[in-house]
Amino acid sequence: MAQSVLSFDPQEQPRVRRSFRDVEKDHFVARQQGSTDRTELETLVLAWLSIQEDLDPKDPNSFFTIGGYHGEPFRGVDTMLYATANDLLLTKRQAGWSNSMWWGGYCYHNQILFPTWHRAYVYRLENALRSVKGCQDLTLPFLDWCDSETIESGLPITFCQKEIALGDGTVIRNPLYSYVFQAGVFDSLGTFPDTEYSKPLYYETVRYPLSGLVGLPKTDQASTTATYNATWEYPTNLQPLNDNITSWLKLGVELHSGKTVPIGIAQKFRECLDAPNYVVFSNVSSASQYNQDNLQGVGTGQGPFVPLESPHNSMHLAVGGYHIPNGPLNTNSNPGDPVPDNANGDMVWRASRRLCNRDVTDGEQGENDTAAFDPIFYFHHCFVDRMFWLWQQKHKQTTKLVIEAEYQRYPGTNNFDGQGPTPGRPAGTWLDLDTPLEPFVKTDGSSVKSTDVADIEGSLGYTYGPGSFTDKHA
Ligand SMILES: N[C@@H](CC1=CC(=O)C(=O)C=C1)C(=O)O
Repeated sequence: MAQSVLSFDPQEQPRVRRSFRDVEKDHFVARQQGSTDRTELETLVLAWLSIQEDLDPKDPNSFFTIGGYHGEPFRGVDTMLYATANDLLLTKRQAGWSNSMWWGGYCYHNQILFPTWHRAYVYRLENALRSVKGCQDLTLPFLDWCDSETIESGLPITFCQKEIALGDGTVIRNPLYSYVFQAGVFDSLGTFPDTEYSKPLYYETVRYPLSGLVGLPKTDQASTTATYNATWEYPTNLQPLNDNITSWLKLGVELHSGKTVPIGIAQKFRECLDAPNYVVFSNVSSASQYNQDNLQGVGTGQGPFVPLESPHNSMHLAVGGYHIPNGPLNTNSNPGDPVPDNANGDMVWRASRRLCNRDVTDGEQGENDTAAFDPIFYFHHCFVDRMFWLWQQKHKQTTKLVIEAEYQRYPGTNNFDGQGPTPGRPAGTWLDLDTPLEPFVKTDGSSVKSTDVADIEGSLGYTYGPGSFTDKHA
């Protein structure tokens, strides 16, 4: 079992994780004023470049190592079948290797540990950035999906540039635009079509509308993908990406009265703050059950409740390559939609294979297996973590999370719910706030648990600055 040391760094005054746009604006203002001093944005970018390129992929702080905890490279669990004590009949590798009931990464989805595991994960990445020389005070900014600029125009510009010019005149590869794999990862999850999510050494991550499918070596998938991607020469790929993001964020339904009711991601993020308890707030499985149990019929005036995980999922899909078709629900005409009906269209637009009516291009963000290898993952999850903190503040659970007795055996509280058990955990394990959040351990070697990460200000030493749903960009 891998272990990753998470050092808790409580501060007298918690460090502030700021909105990415604010950090970016400070940078541009400094440049306009002719300053050549290193800005906060530059420190951040240099730290990212360092963990992506300077460190050996086996280094505990390397981006490859940390990115690999979420999904691929999958770890198997060996189940030994003995005939007698000394007679090994069979070693069966289960988790993530050949059985789709298991999950070979450490992350939790569709389960109550979704918010806390990802909190520890983002903190681990931030620790790594801070370990870079000269970067010990940095914080990871959050990508505020719900500020008005993002809703109207998409990503902050820094995520859209292949290169960045520093104040001292040097131009560097932008480590927030993509990651170039320092080692290959193999998708060993046997079920079709997932085996395609292998990535070779030097593969560079992509976002919508580009395709990331290169994993089937015996077909010409990589060359089909390359041919398709070539139709979106940089920077022509960026407008469709931002159009896709804003469409997902703003989606609305027009009523007969002419009024448009927002049902997009921005609205869902807002609504998740109303989830009545931690279990419902934390994940999709529990919320679905709760809504079924409590919304028998119309007119209750409440709910359905939205779990944080739900808009979080949609944002992954928006960046990773699912686009909203121009159906009746979409009042935006989604102008950037590519319709690449190329000879092997099936490789790229795989709606039927997803058993849903969305098209998909398979950028890394859309797929749990690979999402954490795109740097944008951590800025997105920093925002998700901020939403978690805002929910904790609203529901008075900032120092301690509560799972009421009646929800302790609810859907989402067993590791067989949702994506299945993580490596090394027996199937059917009940989850609670004391379940180890593997692979994270404290400096004394003990497991990190949800209870340890509940209080970000008191225990972890950070807090969140202004952004949507608080005093600014509300
Ligand atoms: N699998 C999720 C989307 C998604 C969630 C993630 O947490 C992730 O890492 C990547 C993708 C869905 O289909 O809705």
